[in-house]
Amino acid sequence: MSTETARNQSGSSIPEPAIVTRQLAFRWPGQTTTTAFPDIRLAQGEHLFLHGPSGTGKSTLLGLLAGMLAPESGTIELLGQPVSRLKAGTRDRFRANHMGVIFQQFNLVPYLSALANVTLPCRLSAVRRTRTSPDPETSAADLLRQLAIPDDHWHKGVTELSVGQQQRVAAARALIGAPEVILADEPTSALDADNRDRFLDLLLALAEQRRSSVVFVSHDRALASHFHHQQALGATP
Ligand SMILES: Nc1ncnc2c1ncn2[C@@H]1O[C@H](COP(=O)(O)OP(=O)(O)OP(=O)(O)O)[C@@H](O)[C@H]1O
Repeated sequence: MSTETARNQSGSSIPEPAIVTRQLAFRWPGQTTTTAFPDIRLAQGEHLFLHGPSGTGKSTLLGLLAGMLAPESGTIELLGQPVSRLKAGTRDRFRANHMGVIFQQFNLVPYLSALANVTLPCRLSAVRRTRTSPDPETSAADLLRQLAIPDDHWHKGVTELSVGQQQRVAAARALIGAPEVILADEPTSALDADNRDRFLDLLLALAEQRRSSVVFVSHDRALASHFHHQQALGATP
């Protein structure tokens, strides 16, 4: 059944899947081998756990989904858009409007406060801004409160926050303005098991409230039970 034209029996349209990849392959400059990735199909509002040992291409696959890397072959559709075929500028705008990304090292802006880091996507995207209620500052404060960042930390520079707090600021930045797709690259690796589980449950609950789809990569298979779906990369069965 074509996803573009899919209709249920009552005739109402079925939402596009959030993510569909087909026969994706990528080769880094200087590498002799090409990595082939399993096909992904993820419905809106659902979450997928991608796992595999170090070096199997988890971060590379997220880079492809984020449109920061271009596949050697294969296609990526996000929300029905063939993002792997869009021009760079259009792809950047798509990412700003529809994606939240949590990097391994969080990539927060060091000279901005925690609050200003969280509202940043709304300064870069009118789509994200109009989805905040009533405004980006209030939404950011709500998220920081839900993610247990004490309010006397909101106006501090992010470098003054603990690693766990920086990770939650990065999550708030990804969630603000309810992007349809959230990509997370092993943001729990610095946490102990209790804090890791608490963070994951909170992230997924906040994403579900917003009907955001989440792709989360990690080498740690113990996290799989938190997710609707899981898929292995590399040699892992
Ligand atoms: N910037 C780069 N330039 C060249 N090769 C790269 C680059 N980044 C990654 N690679 C190579 O691509 C392969 C996959 O790396 P990637 O970081 O995607 O794996 P990973 O599964 O995320 O690993 P880890 O769990 O250690 O983070 C590795 O062989 C790596 O050396």
